[in-house]
Amino acid sequence: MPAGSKTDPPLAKAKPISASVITYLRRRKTLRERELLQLERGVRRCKKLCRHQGNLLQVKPKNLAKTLQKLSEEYGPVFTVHLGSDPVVVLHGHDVVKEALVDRADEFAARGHMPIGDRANNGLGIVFSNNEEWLQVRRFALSTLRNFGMGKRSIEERIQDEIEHLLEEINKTKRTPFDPTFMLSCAVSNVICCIVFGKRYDYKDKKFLSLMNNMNNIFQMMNSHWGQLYQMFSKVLDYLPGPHNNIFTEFDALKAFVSEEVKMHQASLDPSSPQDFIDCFLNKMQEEKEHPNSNFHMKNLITSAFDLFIAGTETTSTTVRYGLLLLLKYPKIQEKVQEEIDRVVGRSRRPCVADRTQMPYTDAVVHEIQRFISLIPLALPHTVTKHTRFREYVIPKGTTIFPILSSVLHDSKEFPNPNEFNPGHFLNENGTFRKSEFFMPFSAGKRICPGEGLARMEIFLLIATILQNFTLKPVIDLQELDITPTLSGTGNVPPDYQLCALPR
Ligand code: HEM
Repeated sequence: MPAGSKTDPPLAKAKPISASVITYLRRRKTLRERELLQLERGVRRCKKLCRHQGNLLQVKPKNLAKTLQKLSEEYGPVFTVHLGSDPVVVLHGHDVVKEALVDRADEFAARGHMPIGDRANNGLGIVFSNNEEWLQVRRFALSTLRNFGMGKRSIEERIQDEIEHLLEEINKTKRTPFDPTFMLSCAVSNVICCIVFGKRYDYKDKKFLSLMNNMNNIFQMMNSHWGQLYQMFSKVLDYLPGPHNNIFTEFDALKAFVSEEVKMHQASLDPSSPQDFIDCFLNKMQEEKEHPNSNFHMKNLITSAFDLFIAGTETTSTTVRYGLLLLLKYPKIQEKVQEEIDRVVGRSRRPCVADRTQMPYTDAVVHEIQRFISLIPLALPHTVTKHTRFREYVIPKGTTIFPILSSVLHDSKEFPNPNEFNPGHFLNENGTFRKSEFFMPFSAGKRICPGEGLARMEIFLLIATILQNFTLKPVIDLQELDITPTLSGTGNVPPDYQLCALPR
């Protein structure tokens, strides 16, 4: 039995795509009339392709996760929505997400259809690949990341050194308001750059700043209305002009940079002493050069390095940027973290990972930031590679599956008042740290984020060291400080803000 029949919410309520999308775009005046007419023509073609008109009106692009939550209240923890022409099976709540991703990890490990990622990566790399290609390159990336110190003391020292540079930059603001976006991106990116490219870049390096800008734009665009329309109607939009194409220009700029780095590495490689991820991959290519079907080839090197560069920068830096905004909004919480830092670490040395176990309040705050912001609310799409019975349904092979991470992170059974920012969600009554198996911002199972260890180390050290050295103050009235995401699609984008950093 196909999942469609039993799990579909009623499609009859949805208005035709053409009317709704075109009226919406016309009202927002984002396209010229000529482009709109082209789009109308394209949508007419798409309607022929689509089996259904889709649940576009029920699924509001402004907050996809919230809309899916409403649908789950009506249709239960497993249901189907049609985003554009594709049916998507939604898994909502801890129990079904865990059952699929962890208990049945092998069956639910494959990456589902994601038009932006599929077009950018062409099935290569780590994030959007599948089968043996994915398994081999992911394993290789994980072991190389470990060899270069992820989860070990050496990477901790690298992060601490990088934070020194960040503190210098913050000091230069001399108590005046600043937007922390690029500083944080540079600091976080430099850590993954050391692992992948073997070097760090100056915060004033124009090329580096422009790459940070490319990444920031990608995250914004992916979660914009255009990005989401592209996810639903790529078959049509691929043939049309419009802002959705800009995202691929940004990707191209990043790929060109990575290709350039790879060329330089090829020229200077000493196989007996690989310095970074690229060197190790080049060695592996050499090792497998006699295998005609090897997955270790130039295009896969560029795409994997590109995946690590993007995934290792934007996610962690956005988390810290959102975290600082929350600490501005809740000055009492900021104060309590500072008290704990002063008590456990003091001011004469830098915080280190070993301090974490002695700092349950700070640890709880860091967890609560990740829980509250739910940075990647829908995870990335998964799929099943054969017809799969799941609870009382059969999910047909190839169906896109969204395991809704935000439904786990905001589950009121585990976190009372889940929409409240409250570090108490991760504290026992006696003030010790409370672990929760609902803490899944990095997803779970076979596709779990391979950068989890690195990201958690970075977030803790960045927040603890910044607060050890500065008190953060908002530049507008606390009441007006908005903490709701400006865009919420596959990622939650925090609002732009400025802050003042007062040296302590
Ligand atoms: C706060 C920071 C981060 C968050 C919240 C995060 C979250 C995620 C999530 C939700 C996924 C999708 C998992 C799934 O498909 O079910 C993912 C995948 C991935 N992440 Fe992260 N991530 C973070 C940092 C990093 C870092 C620092 C790196 C690089 C070292 C990284 C590299 C990757 C890669 C390569 C994948 C694809 C894994 C695969 O498909 O097998 N991430 N991440």
